[in-house]
Amino acid sequence: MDAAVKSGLLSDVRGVGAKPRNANRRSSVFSSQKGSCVSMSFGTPHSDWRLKEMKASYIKSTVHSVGASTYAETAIGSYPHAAEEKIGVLLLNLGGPETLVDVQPFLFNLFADPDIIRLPRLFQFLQKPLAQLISVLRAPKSREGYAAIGGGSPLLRITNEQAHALKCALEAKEISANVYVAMRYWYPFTDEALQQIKRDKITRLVVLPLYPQFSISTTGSSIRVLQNAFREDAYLSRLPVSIIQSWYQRPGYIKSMVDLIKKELESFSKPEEAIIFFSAHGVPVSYVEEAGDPYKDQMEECIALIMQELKSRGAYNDHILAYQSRVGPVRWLKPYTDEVLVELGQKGVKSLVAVPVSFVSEHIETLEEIDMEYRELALESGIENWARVPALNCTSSFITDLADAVMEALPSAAAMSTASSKTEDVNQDPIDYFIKMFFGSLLAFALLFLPKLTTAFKNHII
Ligand SMILES: C=CC1=C(C)c2cc3[nH]c(cc4nc(cc5[nH]c(cc1n2)c(C)c5CCC(=O)O)C(CCC(=O)O)=C4C)c(C)c3C=C
Ligand SMILES: [Fe+2]
Repeated sequence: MDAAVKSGLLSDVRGVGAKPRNANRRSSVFSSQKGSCVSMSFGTPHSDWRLKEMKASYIKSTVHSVGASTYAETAIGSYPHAAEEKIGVLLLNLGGPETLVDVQPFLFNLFADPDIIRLPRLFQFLQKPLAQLISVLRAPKSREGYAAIGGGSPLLRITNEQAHALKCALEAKEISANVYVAMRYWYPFTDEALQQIKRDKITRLVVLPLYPQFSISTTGSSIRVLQNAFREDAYLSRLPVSIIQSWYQRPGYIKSMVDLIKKELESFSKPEEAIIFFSAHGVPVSYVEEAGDPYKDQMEECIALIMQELKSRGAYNDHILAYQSRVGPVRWLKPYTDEVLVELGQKGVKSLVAVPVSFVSEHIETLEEIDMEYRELALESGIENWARVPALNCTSSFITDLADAVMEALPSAAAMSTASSKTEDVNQDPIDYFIKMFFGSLLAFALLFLPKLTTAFKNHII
């Protein structure tokens, strides 16, 4: 289970019990196994992935491309014969609070992640006290946002729908698979999905993060949790696994994005005049410049591919890429979405179509930040015609492409290595934990009220 929950102590800190309050909704992690696929059609059937041996160079370059995972050579030999193969697909996502009460503990889980707040090794004991403090301070602003979109995140519902659609798309290609959902910061956590994978006796697993581009803070973080869980478990450490680390360059994804953009452009009276405004979730500059996060490069390549496809379909619009949703007093990737919108308005731009590009479901940052805050800012700045491209959600061409990605990844599944070191302190001594929390909180509090941070709070950046 996620470390924040596994350590029973943390339930006090997080303000909720480790036991789900809304067991029915959260157990919908497995709803993708329920329901029928009869009325759905997802492209041409594919007879047998094992016979086809799809070792396309695409898989080779993406499955092992970003240095977050290590693998031993395949241990397939120790698994049942292909005829008894039970395929699983594990979707990784961020998770979101289902109610306003969940917001603070959800934020705690997020800020307690060493891939979200990256502290120097010497200060890592401050991680949880800092997370507690920042989550409490951030919660009111965050809660306002979730209240504005109906009182909770739509992420679990949409991810479950995508899981079901993916299962059906695979079925249409004659691949029978169970599709599981593992959220990073809220229920259902990774451990829940892994327990079910074990109960279902899955013999081959494809891990598919629902982030097109790789970032240390998203896919990287989820994979780290997976690696820790796999290392500790005899069954899982021998399970052949294939991780699709990024898939932003897949032609099916690019085409699906272009379909949506073209459709939205048609809503303008002069489509050719609209600026295509790509808004991606930002990351701190230090991720890219110091930690080598490939996120910015992949994002830029992704935008170039989308624009190329748009041109090939006769759309020659101007475009721009900006980054949104910065948190805290550090430097984030620039240009910032809000600043660019104001500049464009001042330059006389009248028509703009916003394209959320780092995430494939509607969520708080599309529904509240873009549709409410940025729309209002754009209109105030002089932009008269505003539209926003919807998230891909369950768009059938997109889901079909995810199914293709899964099929292509299946042959390269290999057992995960047990060699690398563990990064989360899961089994902690309670006294040691209390001392660290107490003194850590004091230190974190002192740090937080340094002038730089106070200014950030005053400016409502946090
Ligand atoms: C590619 C997508 C994302 C990246 C990169 C990312 C990095 C990142 N995020 C935060 C802080 C917050 N993120 C929050 C919500 C949130 N983040 C993403 C995606 C990425 N984050 C999504 C899809 C969501 C929304 C989930 C939902 O409930 O709908 C939040 C909470 C909301 C808020 O208060 O704004 C925070 C905080 C950091 C610090 C970071 C990189 C270091
Ligand atoms: Fe985020």
